[in-house]
Amino acid sequence: KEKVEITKEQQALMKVIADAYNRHQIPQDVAKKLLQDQYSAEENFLLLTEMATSQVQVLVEFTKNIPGFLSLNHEDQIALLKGSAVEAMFLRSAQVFSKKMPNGHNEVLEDRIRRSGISEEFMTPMFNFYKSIGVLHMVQEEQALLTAITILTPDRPYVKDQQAVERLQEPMLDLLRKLCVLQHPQKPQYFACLLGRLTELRTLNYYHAEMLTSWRMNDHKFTPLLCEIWDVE
Ligand SMILES: O=C(c1ccccc1)c1ccc(-c2nc3ccccc3n2[C@H](C(=O)NC2CCCCC2)C2CCCCC2)cc1
Repeated sequence: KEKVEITKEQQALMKVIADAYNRHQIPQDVAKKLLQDQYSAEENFLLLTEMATSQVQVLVEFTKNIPGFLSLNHEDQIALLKGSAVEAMFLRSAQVFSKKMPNGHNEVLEDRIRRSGISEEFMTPMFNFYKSIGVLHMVQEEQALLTAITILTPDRPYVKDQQAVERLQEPMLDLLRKLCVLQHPQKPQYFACLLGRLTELRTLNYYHAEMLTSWRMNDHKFTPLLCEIWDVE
């Protein structure tokens, strides 16, 4: 039975990532707003673009705190952010969705999202992902590491020095693996499960532009930042 030990430097890395993640939290008010009223597709789309725009800004701040990220080639820094922003947005949405709320609120939230304006065909893959994240009951540290690992994916489009990104991602993967063994001793497959979610995220990323333009409304307006990040308009 391998004795899993978190080293001193891994503890320091965990603290840096977890603190950065907690400091850069999106206000959970999107769920509160959605529970308050039923909005039109246009209002929901505006809410989405506002939330997503501020989430991208939060993501950039979080990323700047990942040790070594700012020493990467500058074009590669942009390529990593651009390549992971949609996945990070879905990861964050899944965490908002999975938060236990007073009885009945989770069902109301799901219903509001189902009727928000997203086209039917994307509901199933999106909610499948949210539920597969929810059942994992990730702790904050795992969420923070998983977000950092998603950002530090070496094979994003246009990344030139993939080895440099791998060298940053590996210690995160090793730390997450140890954390999973320590946090979920009764689930030996838990770490593999988390990585499987990253594969599911990539499929959502794959058709994100189609998901956006198929919102049941015409004239989808985006902020300049989202045009950049979401490859639309
Ligand atoms: O179509 C979508 C899309 C967007 C970008 C790229 C590809 C697809 C697309 C469609 C819904 C959700 C989505 N899944 C959610 C799960 C739980 C709670 C809210 C959620 N949302 C949206 C949201 O605001 N997400 C925030 C969450 C914080 C971080 C930034 C994003 C609202 C927007 C108001 C209407 C209802 C859903 C997330 C995404």
